[in-house]
Amino acid sequence: MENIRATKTQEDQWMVQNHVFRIYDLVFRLPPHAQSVNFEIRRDNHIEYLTKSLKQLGPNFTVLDANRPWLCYWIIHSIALLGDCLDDKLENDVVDFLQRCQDLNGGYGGGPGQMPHLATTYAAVNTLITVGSQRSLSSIDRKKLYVFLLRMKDASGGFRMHGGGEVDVRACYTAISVASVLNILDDRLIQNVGDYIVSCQTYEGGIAGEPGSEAHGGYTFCGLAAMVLINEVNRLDLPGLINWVVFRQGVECGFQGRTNKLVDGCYSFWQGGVAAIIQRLHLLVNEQLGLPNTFKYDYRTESDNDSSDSDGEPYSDGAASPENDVCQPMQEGKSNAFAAVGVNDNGYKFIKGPISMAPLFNSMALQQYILLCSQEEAGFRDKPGKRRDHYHTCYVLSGLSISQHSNTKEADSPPLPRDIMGPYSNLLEPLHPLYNIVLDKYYEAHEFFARS
Ligand SMILES: CC(C)=CCC/C(C)=C/CC/C(C)=C/COP(=O)(O)OP(=O)(O)O
Ligand SMILES: [Zn+2]
Repeated sequence: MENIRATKTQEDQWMVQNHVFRIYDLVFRLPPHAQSVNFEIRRDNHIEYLTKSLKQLGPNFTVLDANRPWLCYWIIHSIALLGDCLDDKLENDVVDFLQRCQDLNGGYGGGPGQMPHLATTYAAVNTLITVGSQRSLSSIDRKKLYVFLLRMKDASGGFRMHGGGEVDVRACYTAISVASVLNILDDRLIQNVGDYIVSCQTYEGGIAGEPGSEAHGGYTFCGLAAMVLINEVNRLDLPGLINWVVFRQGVECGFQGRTNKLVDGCYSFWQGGVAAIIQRLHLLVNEQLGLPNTFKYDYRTESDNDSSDSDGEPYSDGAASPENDVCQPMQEGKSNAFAAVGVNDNGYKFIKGPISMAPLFNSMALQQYILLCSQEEAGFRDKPGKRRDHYHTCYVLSGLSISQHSNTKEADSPPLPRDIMGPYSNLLEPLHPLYNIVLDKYYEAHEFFARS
């Protein structure tokens, strides 16, 4: 059995490598006039595939019985990244359907009448924010959701995925992300969750799902994003984490999820997201490395003519010591969980802060993997030889957005054409890397939930 598995894995690896070598030949070995590689994103095809899929499901979104809010999120977030939206009827159907998934005692289940679960709660909340209308945002019962989150809190500080379910880093992230974006995060929810996540960072530098398990990109994203949202990210070994994540980009140009495994398009987001978050943590990284906080990570080499900003500064750190920077080191002690004043705004402060570190991965190479190996005629896949699906379409597009925007200094400024693989019309909407929500939709929700 082991042998059969090993052989299958090798076959997969050869298939991807052959594909990549063919691309390499096409791109680098042929004279420029003979290069005919099409790096264009098949935007219209993707939108048609996604919209049709959503319509075909009907008003009950009947497929993947316990995962229906996920399906809504994967499809609707993908459409938003591609710069499109749903028609009014479909939007209303989605809001009505998720309303039926909302439990009477708070939280969302995988379908109407199913027990509430943190993962489907995260998917439902992110979907409703992406839909974004008044009707959609006000359909979330935040008071009951808060009570549900408290019910999921475990004595270890971590969270359970559902009543009687497993405690893991996914549960910590989904609980904290939802509470933060809905402006209901408080000290009770935060208490000791940082201890739990810290206990999951492994000797490799990445974060595992549970203490003692193997570091993995999915859980590393969850652990890191949650630590930023609760303002305790300085408790992680950041140089160790950087060391781990930079080695996860393979020769095929895509990311793998863990050591010695194959690359897969969905890690473009899970690992690319980790890299994007770390790009905003330079003050803490400096501190942990014993470097002065004036130390700058320049984006480009001095020989690069375009290396300066409009004010002539080579990607200088315009905010070396902002007063209440969410990425500032904590003053004393290990945990500031009981000083969580304004902790709800950490996601906002984070995205408004400058990006003062160069990308930690080769963003052009990742875009190549995505456009040439993951992209199908319509939809995206893990790797050549695999079939497209909505999960991969969502996370590959999220990773593509992250790589396209990884060289910009501020979340709201557009990237330069040279940072986009293929035509500039490939550009996707930017996203908030802590929540994986399209940025404009996040800003609208932030304003809405600050008021209500
Ligand atoms: C917000 C949320 C719910 C996040 C989930 C994060 C996530 C993707 C976790 C990954 C789980 C995992 C161990 C996959 C390994 O699968 P595998 O062994 O098939 O894949 P691999 O060979 O690539 O490791
Ligand atoms: Zn995958």
